Amino acid sequence: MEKISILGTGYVGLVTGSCFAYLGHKVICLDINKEKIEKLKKGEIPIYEPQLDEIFALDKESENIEFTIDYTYAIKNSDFIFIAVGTPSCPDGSANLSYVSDALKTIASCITENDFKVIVNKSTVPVGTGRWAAKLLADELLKKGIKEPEKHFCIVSNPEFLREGKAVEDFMNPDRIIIGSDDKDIALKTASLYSTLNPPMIITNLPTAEMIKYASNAFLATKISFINEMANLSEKIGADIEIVSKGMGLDKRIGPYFLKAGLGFGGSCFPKDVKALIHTSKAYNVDPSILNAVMKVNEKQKIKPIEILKGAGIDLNGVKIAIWGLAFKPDTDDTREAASLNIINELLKHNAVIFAYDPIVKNLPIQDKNLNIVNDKYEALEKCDVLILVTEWNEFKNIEFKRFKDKIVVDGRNIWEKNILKKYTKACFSIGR
Ligand SMILES: NC(=O)C1=CN([C@@H]2O[C@H](COP(=O)(O)OP(=O)(O)OC[C@H]3O[C@@H](n4cnc5c(N)ncnc54)[C@H](O)[C@@H]3O)[C@@H](O)[C@H]2O)C=CC1
Ligand SMILES: O=C(O)[C@H]1O[C@H](OP(=O)(O)OP(=O)(O)OC[C@H]2O[C@@H](n3ccc(=O)[nH]c3=O)[C@H](O)[C@@H]2O)[C@H](O)[C@@H](O)[C@@H]1O
Repeated sequence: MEKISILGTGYVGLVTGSCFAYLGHKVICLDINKEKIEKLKKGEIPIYEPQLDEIFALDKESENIEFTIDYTYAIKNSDFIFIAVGTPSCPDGSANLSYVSDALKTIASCITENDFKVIVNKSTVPVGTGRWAAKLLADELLKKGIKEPEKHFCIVSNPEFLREGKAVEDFMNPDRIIIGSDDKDIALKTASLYSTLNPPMIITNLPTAEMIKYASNAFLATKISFINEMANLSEKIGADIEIVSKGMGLDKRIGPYFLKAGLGFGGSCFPKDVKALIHTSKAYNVDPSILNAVMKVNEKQKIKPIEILKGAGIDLNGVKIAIWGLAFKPDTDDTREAASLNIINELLKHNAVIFAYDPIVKNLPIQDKNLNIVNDKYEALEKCDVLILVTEWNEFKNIEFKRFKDKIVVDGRNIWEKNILKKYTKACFSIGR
């Protein structure tokens, strides 16, 4: 069992740290956010992620996990240092590497002449970052007077593929583990951290590992924009996108996943990573025409309910609208790039009055006198004439349809049978059918 520290205790860092500790490794989770670490020390989990509480309780019992803000302590007491800090978008779409660079500089300040540390990057970073990181670290160590700095560390890329809401399940049952490094032995040693999971592995060089991550996310995003484009055509020509998706997905070469039409992709990763890949493509003079189209389709799709309501001749000025679901997808508290935000902003521009409900999300980054967040889905519904279903939380699936009487309902994720909606609503709309 190995000694590991994880820098950054967000969705990726905390899940990775907890799961490694569950696998028996000795883990130190570090964050620069004192409040987060204080909470974690007290046993409070700062994010909503199914199953994490169970793993976390077991880790506390086994004493395989500890939390700190002390870099020196974390680096001294670990052989593998995972970087899991954020890489948000810069205004030009490129990935902001300032948190990664800060982490690397602090690691360098803690490495001594007697050390050898494996530094594993789990954050999603542009192709070339691994080698850039090696240079940055070597320069920092040289500045400190450490000669032959490359003898004191090795950089590894180990991109993460977990989904929010299913993060623990994904970590424990990975489709694949990708390890990139310029040193094969170190790559194998890093791979062995996961050996009890017995996953398919690819050991490769740094840029290939980094590219696998971006290409995977961009391809999944492409599938979503593709199916949404097909949905927009289907509804015009009388086809049902749900059956179209099913029919396509039965072809093994296509596969059934990520063909769910709806209100596009949100979250902290697909939009940011597709934008970053567009930026990288341009930097290398490669025309990112597919990726540009993926983003363009997605931006329009997120506000599709507005287009639907306007198309039905509904004047949104002063209309009371219920929103069900604020998180970017079910089973998470994350609203980063959520379709709900685009829809609410657009509705507010039209002077609509909003009553929003989500099972977990109780705060939004938007404040407006016309935006009310309520604690009960039926309270939101009863106050309004129109309902927009934005996020397909399970609790919205089996509901009292009779309450839809006299309401106009837009099912943004096709969760309800169209015939049922027709029977119980004043008017109903869904996506691509
Ligand atoms: N959220 C997800 O589902 C996935 C995210 N990723 C990638 O993983 C990375 C992290 O994402 P999230 O966990 O969602 O981010 P997050 O924003 O939830 O957490 C990042 C954490 O890093 C901390 N931090 C910032 N600078 C630090 C430093 N110098 N030292 C130590 N801690 C520091 C922050 O305080 C924060 O707690 C990103 O690159 C993301 O693209 C990859 C796969 C899945
Ligand atoms: O790099 C990342 O951060 C992660 O990004 C996604 O995970 P996540 O953003 O948590 O969520 P997904 O389940 O992929 O959903 C993303 C968005 O696509 C939408 N989506 C997904 C699937 C689909 O068929 N249709 C669809 O509209 C969802 O509603 C959601 O808004 C990837 O699925 C993970 O493999 C990856 O690790």
